[in-house]
Amino acid sequence: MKVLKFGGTSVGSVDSIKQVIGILENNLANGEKIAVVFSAMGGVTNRLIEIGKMAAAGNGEYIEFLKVVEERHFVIVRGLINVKSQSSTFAAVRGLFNELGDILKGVSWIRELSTRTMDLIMSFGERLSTLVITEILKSKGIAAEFCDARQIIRTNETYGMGDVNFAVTNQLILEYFARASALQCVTGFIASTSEGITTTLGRGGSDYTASILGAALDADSIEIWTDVDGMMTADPRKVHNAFTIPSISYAEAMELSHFGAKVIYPPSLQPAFAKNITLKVLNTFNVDFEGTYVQKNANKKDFPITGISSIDEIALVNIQGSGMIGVAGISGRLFTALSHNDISVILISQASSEHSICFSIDPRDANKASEVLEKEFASEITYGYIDSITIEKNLSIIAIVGEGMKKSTGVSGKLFSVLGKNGINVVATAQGSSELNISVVISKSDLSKALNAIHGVFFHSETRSLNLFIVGVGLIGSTLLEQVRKQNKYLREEKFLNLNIAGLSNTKKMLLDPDGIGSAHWKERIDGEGVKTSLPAFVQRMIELNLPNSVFVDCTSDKDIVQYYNMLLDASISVVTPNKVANSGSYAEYISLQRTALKRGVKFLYETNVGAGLPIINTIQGLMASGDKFLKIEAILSGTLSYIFNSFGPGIKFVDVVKEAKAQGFTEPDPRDDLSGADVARKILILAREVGVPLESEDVKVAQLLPANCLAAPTVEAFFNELVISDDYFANLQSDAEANGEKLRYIATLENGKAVVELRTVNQQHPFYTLSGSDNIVSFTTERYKDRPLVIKGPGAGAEVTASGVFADIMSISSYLG
Ligand SMILES: NC(=O)C1=CN([C@@H]2O[C@H](COP(=O)(O)OP(=O)(O)OC[C@H]3O[C@@H](n4cnc5c(N)ncnc54)[C@H](OP(=O)(O)O)[C@@H]3O)[C@@H](O)[C@H]2O)C=CC1
Ligand SMILES: N[C@@H](CC=O)C(=O)O
Ligand code: NA
Repeated sequence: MKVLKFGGTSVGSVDSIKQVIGILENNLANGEKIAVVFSAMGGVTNRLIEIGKMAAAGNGEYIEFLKVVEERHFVIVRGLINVKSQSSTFAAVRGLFNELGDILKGVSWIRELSTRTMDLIMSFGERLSTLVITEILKSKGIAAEFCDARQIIRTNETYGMGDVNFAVTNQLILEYFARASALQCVTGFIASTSEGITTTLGRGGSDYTASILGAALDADSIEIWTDVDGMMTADPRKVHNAFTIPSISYAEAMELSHFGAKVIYPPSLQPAFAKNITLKVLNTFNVDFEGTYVQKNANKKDFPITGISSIDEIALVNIQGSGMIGVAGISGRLFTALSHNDISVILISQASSEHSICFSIDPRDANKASEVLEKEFASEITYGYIDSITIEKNLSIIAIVGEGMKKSTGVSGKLFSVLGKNGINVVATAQGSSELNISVVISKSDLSKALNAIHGVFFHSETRSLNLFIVGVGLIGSTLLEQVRKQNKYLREEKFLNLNIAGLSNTKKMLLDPDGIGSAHWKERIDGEGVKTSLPAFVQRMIELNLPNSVFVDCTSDKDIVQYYNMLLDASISVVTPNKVANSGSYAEYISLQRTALKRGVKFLYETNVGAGLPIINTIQGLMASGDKFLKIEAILSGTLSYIFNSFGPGIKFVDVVKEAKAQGFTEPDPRDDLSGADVARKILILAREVGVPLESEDVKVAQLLPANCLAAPTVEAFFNELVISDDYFANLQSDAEANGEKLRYIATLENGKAVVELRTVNQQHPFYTLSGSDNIVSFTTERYKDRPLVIKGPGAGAEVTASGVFADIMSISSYLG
């Protein structure tokens, strides 16, 4: 025996009822013995309540509203019963509406609507839907029978939420079903008193009907057919990656629904739970989908938690004072006072100091709660034993739920860590000793971000998103986007990571799209949909979007952009950049960025500031963190100059080599920055700071490589002209070196706290002699690498290696976020 229940959406339209009939036919074809419970058509119950209230208020318009409800039922009859057999069903439906019309007329005359009458009015919803569907089934040749649950479910006189008398009800059900042979179509939600007065069963009423029936009849299972794919790991409207929970325990389902998951209302399923009946939550519109099994003991899960739910809007009441410490009975009085005033408490937290108790309630009860408590504790407040009762609003609760967290360590650590890394402040927290649920109260504005971030870390094999906001889509930015495009499939499939390009900007246009711009057609999208660039607007929008796991990627060489880094880090957004401006500005600014990132638990990564993708900064940071001391750094840090000195020679014009370096993507957007030594000076300055030497840019001694005329060139074009004029100068430098069997190298040195950048010649014995292309080389002499220095060497400029260094920084943030 199996009991099926179909909710309002399942019986709400011609198409959905066709689905329902298909499901019933399948069951019957398989020889299943079934009973089926129906809710009212979607929206009808609320409409009937509204109509009842209108009638009670003397608003004659209720008649029109009632006609609309009637027509909805007629549409179903017309759509699903052939014309010849329609008339008797029409007559029956009309009969019910006439009866309802009379009741409403009475209500409008006496202008009074008791809960008892409201129950009667509401009962028409289920009576109509069930009647119509029974007739449809009969017209299809199925032996079906309308069963008015008022005959078989007995409650007391608590209207609106009848208390079921199970002894009588079970007896009535057994007797009724013993007599029945056809398929019973049972009205959900309604019942009657022993006097035969109509009552209803309250929230989740039709599920309750199914559960009462299933329990009385010892059903093997109960199927709750709804319009979603079972119970999900989180609300799919808030978390895109939410997925169906295949198996959940009663207790878990209970916890999830307490915190807002609305697919089923487990208290109404209690009779079935008590008899250990398996429940399935299935989707009428996705019949083949497995749905969710709700059982006493759920199957073992792949994840440490089962689901996440939330209540969007709560108020937090805090009551504190020294008089509460060690005084028995305060919390007893507190919660008694609340319960006497029908204020239900969602979450309670008390610190072991007993100095304060905080609890959350529906914000609509906030004023009442404050009045009630001020009255209850009036004398304690007067004598100063209780200092204050405060109420904070605009808060939400998130609960992570799962039997899997019992006795398993690290779950709360993971929860608080992901909230912290995303800059989400936890206002209050509670964990029941059942270890089934950990709840946190957070600001409402962080709700979506928090849900997504939490879902991402706990349901790891589901794809997590890192939201990238990239400013600068020139050489490096566009190469990065191309690398992301090529790597996307691998990252999704192997690392379950989605790099979501949520924002892009160049100097002309910007585009922000939290759903993703995509790394394939970003050019078309920014051109087509982008708006005029405004860096402050870009940053503000990013902060407003408040997406979890956000990373700002600055691929410009802009000076103004760096003023936003601090603000972004402070908003818990990580920053990745190849742009050297921030780290080579004032030392105070450099330190401030490091501190803000540390304080907020986010990352500020800039490996490509020195040596492009070569692991120079990471190596230093590793050595520094592990306690090594730097004695000397000697390095070639300009890919451009390296390339120039490796390629220039007899028969080649110096200016052409410089142009080639630019064409190869080695130079700065303005190549004068490379040839003037400014770029190398910035890099050795950054390295000095990384090894703990607090230099300012003016402390770096730069010996000029360029003759004065080149240095004075006001534009890039003029600069190239001056290089042509100075060709002999460069040719002589080169030939003089070669004559001595040496090579030109532009070398940066840091020793004894002093940084120097100069053009030198090195002979064959020197480790810097054998370089090619855009190679950089860095030699670190430290206390641990004293006899032989630690050397890092390789291409230190170019679009691919730089973009890949930026990419690696982004990936390390992804691992950090977990
Ligand atoms: N080339 C290399 O080997 C290495 C480069 N780097 C660094 O990488 C960074 C980028 O270099 P590269 O890609 O060559 O530079 P490009 O000049 O090619 O690109 C810069 C991009 O930034 C955009 N941009 C500049 N200012 C702003 C602003 N205020 N708002 C919005 N967008 C802006 C530009 O827009 P538009 O297209 O409209 O001009 C362009 O898209 C530089 O900081 C450089 O030092 C670091 C290591 C190695
Ligand atoms: N222009 C730079 C690029 C890397 O920072 C260089 O030539 O090294
Ligand atoms: Na690097």
